[in-house]
Amino acid sequence: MIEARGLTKRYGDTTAVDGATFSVAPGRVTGFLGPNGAGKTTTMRMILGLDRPTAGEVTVGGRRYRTLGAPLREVGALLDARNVHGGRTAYNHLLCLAKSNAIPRRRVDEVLDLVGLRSVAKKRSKGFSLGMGQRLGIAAALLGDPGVLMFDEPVNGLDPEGILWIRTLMRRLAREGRTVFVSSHLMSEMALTAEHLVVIGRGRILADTGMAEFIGANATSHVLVRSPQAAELARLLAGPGRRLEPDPDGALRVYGARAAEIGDVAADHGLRLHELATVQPSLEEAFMRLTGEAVQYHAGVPGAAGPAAPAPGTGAPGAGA
Ligand SMILES: Nc1ncnc2c1ncn2[C@@H]1O[C@H](COP(=O)(O)OP(=O)(O)OP(=O)(O)O)[C@@H](O)[C@H]1O
Repeated sequence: MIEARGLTKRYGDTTAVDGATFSVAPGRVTGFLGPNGAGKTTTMRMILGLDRPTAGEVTVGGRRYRTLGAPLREVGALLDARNVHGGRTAYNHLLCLAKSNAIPRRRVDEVLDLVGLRSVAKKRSKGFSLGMGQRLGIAAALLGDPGVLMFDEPVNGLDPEGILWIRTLMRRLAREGRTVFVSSHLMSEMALTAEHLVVIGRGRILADTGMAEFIGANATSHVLVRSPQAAELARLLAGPGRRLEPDPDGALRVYGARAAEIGDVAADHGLRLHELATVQPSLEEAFMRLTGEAVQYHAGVPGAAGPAAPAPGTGAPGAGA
C-alpha cells in the first residue's frame, strides 16, 4: 500500500506536486495518468525518497521510504531504464544490487529468467536494445521480491511484443497481491492494463477511482449513424437531450439516443441506414475531458466551472483542496 497525504513539492516558483492525497492498494494495477509536466515523476521520486516533500508525506506499507531497513525488499521501481552502469554485465549489475541489499545470489538467476535475459546475462548492458534495457530495469525492481512495485513509463519505445510482455507481467504481479503503480502516456495501453486510476493535472489529484467509473463519469457513449439521407435523419433526430455531431468521415454521431431508437426513427420514415453502431467512450476521451478542464481552470479561463472539480463519482480526494 502506498499512501500520500497532502504531498507537496515546490521547486522555486514551480509547484510540481500540490497537496496530493491518494492511496495505491495492493492486488490491482493502478495507473498514474497526467499530461506532460503534471507531476508524475516527482511524485514517484518522493515515494522512493529521492526527493524530499516540501509539505505532506508519503508512506509505503505505513513507513517512509527512508526508514525502510531493506528498501529493495519492500519497493521495487523502474524510474529511468537508462540509469544502469553500461560497462557492467546484466548479471553483475544485478549481483551488485543484490549484495548491497542482502539478497541471495540465486535470486539474480531467478529474475534473469523471469524477464527473459538469461541468455545475455554475461553481456555488457551498454549494448542492450531499449527493450532489453527495460527488462533489466524490471529485473532490478523485482530482485528483492517486493510487495510494492512502481514503473514510470515502462513501455516507452517498446515494440508490440515488449508492450504485451510488460502488460502481462504487471497484471500477474498484481494478481499475486502486490501493489503495482504505473505511469504511462499511452491511454490505450493503460486502458488494457490498469483497473484503478490516479489522475494528476498541474500537480493536483483530479481523480482516484476505478477505470470503468472514471470513463463513465467523464465521457459518454454515442451512436454512430451512416445514411445516404443523413441530413433528413439528423433533422428527425434533433430534440431535447440529444446532441448531433458530424463524424470526420461523413457519418453522424448521436449523443443522448440509443441505437434502437435511431433505427426505429429511420424505419418509420423510410430512410436507409448503412451503419448503426454504439461506440463506447475511451479512456483517452475521458482523460482529455478531465485534464482539459483542469488546464482551463489553471489558465483562468472566464466561465470555468471551478477548481478542477471532479465529475460525480470520480472520488477525487485531493481535488480542489
Ligand atoms: N528538479 C527540478 N527542478 C525544477 N523543476 C522541476 C524539477 N523536476 C520537475 N520539475 C518541474 O515540475 C513539474 C512536474 O514535473 P514532472 O517531471 O514530475 O512531471 P511528469 O508528470 O512526470 O511529466 P512527463 O510526463 O513530461 O514526464 C514540471 O513543471 C517540471 O518542469
